[in-house]
Amino acid sequence: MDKSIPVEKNDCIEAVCEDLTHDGSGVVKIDGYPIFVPGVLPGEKASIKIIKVNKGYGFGKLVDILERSPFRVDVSPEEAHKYGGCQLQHISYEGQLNSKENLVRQAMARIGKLENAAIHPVLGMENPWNYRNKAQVPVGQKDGKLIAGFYKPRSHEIIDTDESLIHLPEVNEAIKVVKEICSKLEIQPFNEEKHTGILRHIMARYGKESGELMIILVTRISDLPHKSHLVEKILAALPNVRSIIQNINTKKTNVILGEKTKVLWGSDVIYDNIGDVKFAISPLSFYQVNPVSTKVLYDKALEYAGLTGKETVIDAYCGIGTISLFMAKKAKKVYGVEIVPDAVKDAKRNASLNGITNAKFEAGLAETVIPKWYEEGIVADVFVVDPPRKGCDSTLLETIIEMKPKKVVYVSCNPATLARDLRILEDGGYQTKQIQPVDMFPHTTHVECVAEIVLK
Ligand SMILES: C[S@@+](CC[C@H](N)C(=O)[O-])C[C@H]1O[C@@H](n2cnc3c(N)ncnc32)[C@H](O)[C@@H]1O
Repeated sequence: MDKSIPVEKNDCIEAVCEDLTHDGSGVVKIDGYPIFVPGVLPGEKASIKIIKVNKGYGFGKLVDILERSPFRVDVSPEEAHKYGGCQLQHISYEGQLNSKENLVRQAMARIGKLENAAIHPVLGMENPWNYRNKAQVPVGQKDGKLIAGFYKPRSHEIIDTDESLIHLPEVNEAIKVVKEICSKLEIQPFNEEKHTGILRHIMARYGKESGELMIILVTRISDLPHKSHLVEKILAALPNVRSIIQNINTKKTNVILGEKTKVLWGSDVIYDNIGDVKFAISPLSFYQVNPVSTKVLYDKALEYAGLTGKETVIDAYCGIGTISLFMAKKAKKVYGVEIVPDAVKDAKRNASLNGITNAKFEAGLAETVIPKWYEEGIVADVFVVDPPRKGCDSTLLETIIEMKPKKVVYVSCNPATLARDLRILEDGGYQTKQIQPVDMFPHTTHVECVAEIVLK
C-alpha cells in the first residue's frame, strides 16, 4: 500500500465536499488527497465508497447524503431523462450560478494569476428552461426499434427520449416527428460498434426570432432510402421547415457532422435575428445555441469594445460574422477571419443582407491570416477573439501583443483557457479590467465569459 494515499479501494468514508470540478463532480479531501465524487455538492457531508485510487487523486461513489446542501434539488429518474445528461440537474439555478462564478474566480486566480480584474456575478437567465435552438441526437437501435436521445454519462449507450427540458419546444417537436417518420420508413439506424446502418444523427436547428426550422439527417453513406417520402412526410408534419439537409459522415469518429452536405429540399440556410441584425445560417456553421443569452453576451462585448465609429476592429474566429456585424454598425471598419469556408460565405451574405459595407471576411486560420493582414498594414484599435474551447493559438496572441490594439475583447466558452491566455496578454503589456460571465448553458457545467482587456 502507498503510504501517501490515505484511502484504499472499497473503503467507506464520511467527508464534507469542498468544491465542484469543471465537469460537475464533487471534490472531497482526506489529508489533502482529492477524491472526485459525482453527485455530491459543496458543503454537503456524505458517506462515500472509494472505487479507484490513483497516485495524486481518487474516485468515490456517493452512498448517502448525511448533511444536505440548501442548493440541492431532487430529480426523479423520469425528469433526469428530460435533462439529457445535464451535469448540474441536481443543483438549484441559484446554486448553479454560484458554482459557475466560483469556477471562473478559481480559474482566474489559479491559472491566470490575475489580481486586479473585476469578476462580476454570472448573468443568468430569467427562465433557464427550453432555451436551446439546436438539438443533435444520436440514433441507434434497441430491441429492433430505432431509438434516439442522448448518451448515458461516460458511455456510448443511447437513452431513448422524446423531450428535453433544455431544448426549445419547437426543437423537441421536430426531433420527435423526424424520429417517428424515420422509424416508420424503416431507415436503418447506425450501429457505432459495427459501423453499419444509415442514420447516425438527427439534427434540428431553429431560428427563435424567424420561426424557421432546418432538419439535418446525418448518414453514414450517401444513399438515403425513401428520400422523397421522407421529405414529403417531414413537410406535412412540420410546417415551419425551410430546409431539409442530408449530411454524410462516412468516418469512424465521435465528430457528428461530415464535410459533405446535400440539400434534400428547400433552402441551404435558415435565417434568424439577434437584435436588429439578420443572419443566414448554413448547416456546418457555428451559431450560438442560446439566443436569449447570446444577445446579453454580444451586448456586453459591444459595451466592452467602447466603439465610437472611428475604430478598426479585427474579429478573430468570427463564425458567420455575428459579433463582426454587431460591431460594424458602430465601427469604421471590421475584418473577420474564420476557418470554416461555409461560415465565411454566410458572413459575407449576412453583411449584404443587413446593408453593411464596412465588414470584410476571409477564410483561413486566424493565426495565419491576421499576421498576414498585419504585414499588409491592417492594425486594429479593438481586437475581438471568440475561440473554441482550446483558446487562442499562441501565434495569434503574439501578433496581438505586437500589434498593440488599445483594447482586446475576449469572448470565451472555457474559463481555463481564457485564464491562460489572459496571463499571456498581461505579460505582454495588457491589463484585464473586468470579466462578465454569462450563463449560456443552464444545467450544464459550461459558462461563457466576456473580458475587457486594455493596453497598459
Ligand atoms: C466559439 S465559435 C465563435 C463564432 C462566432 N464568434 C459566434 O459568436 O457565433 C469559434 C469559431 O472559431 C472557428 N475556428 C476554430 N479554429 C479556428 C482558427 N484556428 N482560425 C479561425 N477560426 C477558427 C470555428 O469554426 C468557430 O466558428
